[in-house]
Amino acid sequence: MGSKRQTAATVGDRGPVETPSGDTENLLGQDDSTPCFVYVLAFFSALGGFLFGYDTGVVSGAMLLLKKEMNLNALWQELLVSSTVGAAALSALCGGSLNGWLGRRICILVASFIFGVGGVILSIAQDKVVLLAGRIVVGLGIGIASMTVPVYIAEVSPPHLRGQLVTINALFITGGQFVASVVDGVFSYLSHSGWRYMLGLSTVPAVLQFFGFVFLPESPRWLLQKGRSQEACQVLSRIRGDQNIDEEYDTIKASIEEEEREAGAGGVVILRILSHGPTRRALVVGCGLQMFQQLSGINTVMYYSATILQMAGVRDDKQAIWLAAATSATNFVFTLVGVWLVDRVGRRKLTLGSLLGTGLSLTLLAVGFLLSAQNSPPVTFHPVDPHNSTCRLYSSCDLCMLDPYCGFCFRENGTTVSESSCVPVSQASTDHAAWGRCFNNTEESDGPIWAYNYCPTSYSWIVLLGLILYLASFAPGMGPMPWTVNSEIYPLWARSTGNACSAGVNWIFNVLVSLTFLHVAEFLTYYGAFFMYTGLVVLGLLFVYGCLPETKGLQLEDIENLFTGRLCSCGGLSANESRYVHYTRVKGSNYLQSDSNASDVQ
Ligand SMILES: O[C@H]1[C@H](O)[C@@H](O)[C@H](O)[C@@H](O)[C@H]1O
Repeated sequence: MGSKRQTAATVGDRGPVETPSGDTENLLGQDDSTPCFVYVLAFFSALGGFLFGYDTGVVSGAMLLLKKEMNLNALWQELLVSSTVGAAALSALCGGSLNGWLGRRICILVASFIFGVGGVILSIAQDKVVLLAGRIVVGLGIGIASMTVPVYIAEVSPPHLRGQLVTINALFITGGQFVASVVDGVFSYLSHSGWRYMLGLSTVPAVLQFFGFVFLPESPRWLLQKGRSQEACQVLSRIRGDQNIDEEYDTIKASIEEEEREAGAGGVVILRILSHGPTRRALVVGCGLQMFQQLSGINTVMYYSATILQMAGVRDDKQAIWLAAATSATNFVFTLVGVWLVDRVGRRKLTLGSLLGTGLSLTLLAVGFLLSAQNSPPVTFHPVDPHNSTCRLYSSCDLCMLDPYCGFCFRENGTTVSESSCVPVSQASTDHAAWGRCFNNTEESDGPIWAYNYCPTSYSWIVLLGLILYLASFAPGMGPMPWTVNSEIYPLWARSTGNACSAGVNWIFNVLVSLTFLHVAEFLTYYGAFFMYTGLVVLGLLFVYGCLPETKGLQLEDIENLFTGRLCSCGGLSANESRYVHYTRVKGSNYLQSDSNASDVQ
């Protein structure tokens, strides 16, 4: 690919420019009012994000009931949780070719159909094998939705609203997780069939999305790429209302023609991406962002929030479930802040600020765990262990807690811990000890207390504060931005494959981090684990600082030009600097440099 367009926006492009006040406005004074139809499209697509959030979030509550009813051992519990994420990784990776072949609309229809089928299988499952099949089916839907929806929304949105609309998908993900936690709370009182409702309820948004998309149009950019110009033109006029679509249509068409001319239409897309500098760099940025999103530990915080809250003094299971709902509510509310900020401050600043806050709050979490460990109550009572387990070897609660086979049994008088022992956990349930005083957990106020996975501590408020600050910093930036940025940075021919790869990376690191958390904590202790995440966030900060360019307000067709320089030089080029270098497209010729006040030559 020789002569690449150097433009940030071609003159005549109806994309917005930044005014001195920082607001975006249209270059040629085109009416900015956005037709409602774009919002309808964004809403129905983002239901895919909702299902992604709901299905990944609901399982923790369902598991509490399932493990009792189906007598699930630890392996089966892990299988039921991680099979979904594993299947999502696989289908996200395959979703690229599916997207290029069938189009965004059909892929969303397929994903919602799969979600629906998965929901039905889960709600009627009679044994654990069927449950596992249902969870895998749901995972396949999540993977396709997670890579298609952001692309579709980005392709139908006008540039000045694109960030906000794609970020709405991330808002729906956290919204899905929040609704799931409330549903978990409500149905946890129905100890027999509660899990059927929890897992089956996802069918409702799936059906809604399916029927919505039967009537909604395909992405005009994909249609044009497939040579279906007339349909593309019709869809574009439909989604832009009374605005003039000529310039946008021409820009997309010219960009596709140029790409095809230069790249030759053939070849395996991933190889073409890797052999072409700008797309290779975009792919590294996209995958790096997704990797660092997961490495900053969001899902350990989400999955283990109940444990963290128990450490903070919440003993009752039901109360812990409801407080975990408050955690996902915080994640959701602060993602709203992200939606509000993304087109105001831009992707780069938002991501950098978010990572900085995430790093600081992870440090606070680590310090909270460190202080709790240093002041961990000692083991003072040594009952005779009939099986000579390893638990009798530990001298403090902190050490006892890190062994998954042991728990801490103690009495409490105000803030004083007494008669404390480290004893094996029951194999049937982590709710009580295998034998001894904490075998019958009667929850009497003056009876012994059974602590599995946490220690009584007076520093728990630091941990709690760290948790809240973590979510408040992560949710507006590092949560949604990797999805938003990935939907924008690839040229059309590489967009579905680029998003498939980066979504795959997200899911693979999701499995990796959440499956290893307890082992990492066992080796490094809890505070060691959180210090490790802090270190990874610092690496992420350096990566984003050096490599993530600003894409705010640019036409999708112009974003590739931000990656023409060396990899980690893009951070230095802000949208403002690049935006004012405009190139004029003259029919059939190359691009001539112009200034932003030039008139439309075409
Ligand atoms: O952007 C989302 C969001 O932040 C979720 O809360 C998290 O569970 C997902 O892994 C992530 O991809």
